[in-house]
Amino acid sequence: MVDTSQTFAIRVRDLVVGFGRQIVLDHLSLDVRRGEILGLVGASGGGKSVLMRTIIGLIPRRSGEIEVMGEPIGATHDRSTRSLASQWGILFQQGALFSSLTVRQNIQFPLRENLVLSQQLMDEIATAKLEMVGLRPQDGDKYPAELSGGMTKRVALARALALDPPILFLDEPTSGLDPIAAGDFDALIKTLQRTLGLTVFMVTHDLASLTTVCDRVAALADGKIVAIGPMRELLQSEHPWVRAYFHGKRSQMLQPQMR
Ligand SMILES: Nc1ncnc2c1ncn2[C@@H]1O[C@H](COP(=O)(O)OP(=O)(O)OP(=O)(O)O)[C@@H](O)[C@H]1O
Repeated sequence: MVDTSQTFAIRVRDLVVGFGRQIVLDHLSLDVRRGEILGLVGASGGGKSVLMRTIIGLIPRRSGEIEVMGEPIGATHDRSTRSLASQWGILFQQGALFSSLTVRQNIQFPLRENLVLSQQLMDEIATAKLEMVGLRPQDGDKYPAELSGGMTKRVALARALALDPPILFLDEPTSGLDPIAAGDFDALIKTLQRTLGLTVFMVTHDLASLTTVCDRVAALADGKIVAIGPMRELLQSEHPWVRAYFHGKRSQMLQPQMR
C-alpha cells in the first residue's frame, strides 16, 4: 500500500459537520499536500471557518475521518487532539493578541503553555520569531494597542510560529490590510513556506493572494469541495458557484487579466 502520510499534511474524508438541523459540511473530502499553500474560498457563511476549526479539533464532527501529518484527529477535542496542537500554528481573523501582554510576552505565550524553558532562551526565541516576520527586536516591548494592523498580523504570525509547527492555518490573513501591507504579508507567507517548508492552509477572499501565493485553490460550495487545483484550473471550472465567484463583475473589475 502507498504510504500517503508522507505526501499529505492534511487528509479529510467524508466529513459531516452540522449544528442542530443545519448541515454545514456534507460529506466533504480534501487533501492538503505537504509544503503547499492551499487557499480555500467559499460563500460567506459557507463553512470555511467551520472546516478549519473542525480540522484542528475545536468543533465536533458527526462523521468522517481527519488526519494531520499522518495522525488521526479524534472526533471530539480530546487529549490526543491537544497533543497534536504543536503540529499547527493558527492565525485567527482578528489576530487576537492578549492586550495586557507585550509583543514579546504574546509570542512567548505558547512556549510557556507547552514547554519549560529559561527566560533567556524564551527571549532569544521571541527575538528570532520577530526577525522571521520582519519586525525589530525593540517592537517586542510594545503593547498590542501600539501596533498598526500589519504589525498586529505579523505578531500574531510570530506567535503562531513560536513552537515551529509544520502547518500554519490562516483565517483571512490579509483582511483589514491596505493593498501594500496585504502584498507584503503575502510575500512573507511565501518566504516562510519556502524557507521553513511550511504547509499553509489559508481561508481567504483576497483574489490577489489566491493568484500570487497559493499553489492550489479549493472552492467550498454546498458543503463540499467542488473544485480544487492551481488558480488557472479554477478559472476554467464549469461549476456555477466557482464561475460566479471568479468571473462575476466584481472579480473581473479587480483582476482584468482573468478574463
Ligand atoms: N458554533 C456554531 N454554532 C452554530 N452555528 C455555527 C457555529 N459556527 C458556525 N456556525 C454556522 O455555520 C455556518 C458556516 O459558518 P462559517 O463561519 O464556517 O462560514 P465562513 O464560510 O467562514 O463565512 P465567512 O466567509 O463569512 O467568514 C454558518 O451558517 C454559521 O452560522
